[in-house]
Amino acid sequence: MIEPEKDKVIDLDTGRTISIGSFHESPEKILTEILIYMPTIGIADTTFARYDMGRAAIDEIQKNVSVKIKRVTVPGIKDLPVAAKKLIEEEGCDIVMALGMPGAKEQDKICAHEASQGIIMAQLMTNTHIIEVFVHENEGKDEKELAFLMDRRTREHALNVIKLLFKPEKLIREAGTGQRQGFEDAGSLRS
Ligand SMILES: Cc1nc2c(=O)[nH]c(=O)nc-2n(C[C@H](O)[C@H](O)[C@H](O)CO)c1C
Repeated sequence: MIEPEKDKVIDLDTGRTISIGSFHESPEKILTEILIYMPTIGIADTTFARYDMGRAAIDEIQKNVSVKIKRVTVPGIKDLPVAAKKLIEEEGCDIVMALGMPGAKEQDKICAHEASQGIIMAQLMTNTHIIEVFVHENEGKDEKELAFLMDRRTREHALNVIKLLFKPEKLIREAGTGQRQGFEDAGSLRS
């Protein structure tokens, strides 16, 4: 049984709140979203980054699954924790990707550490995964490799987000296999 509450409905069987945008949307769209529960993935990225990580994430997600996507772009990585928390609490996101590029300077690394702590705090406050995807500017040996890494790490974590949402058993099968996002996987240890 479904009961409307502002721009959300509550499935009384499961107790889950389903965000359906607004009742100003077409009745067909609302009905589709009520009948087929479509999860929402939040994408938070930054203008500081030198590659459009948000676009790469959305492209990878849309190539693989049918979901709702809410995107927000903030100036820098320290703005990601609250952006992600708002995506979860105000936009009904089931999981969020926090995408950013810490610069190469010492103050950027401190900034990245602070941003990570904020992201962890936001996860604990909301009890929701926020998958942090950071690529440090000096991880690539040149601009071409940096762009490659930012694209690939983002896409591989987008696939992890899909697994967390839809196929968590796939992650269990990958346990201990030394997965890395971006460069080559490290692989399992031989005993
Ligand atoms: C020092 C610094 N370094 C970075 C960085 O390496 N990467 C990044 O995305 N943003 C950086 N910022 C900006 C902050 O994250 C933030 O946007 C501002 O402090 C405004 O809240 C700052 C201030």
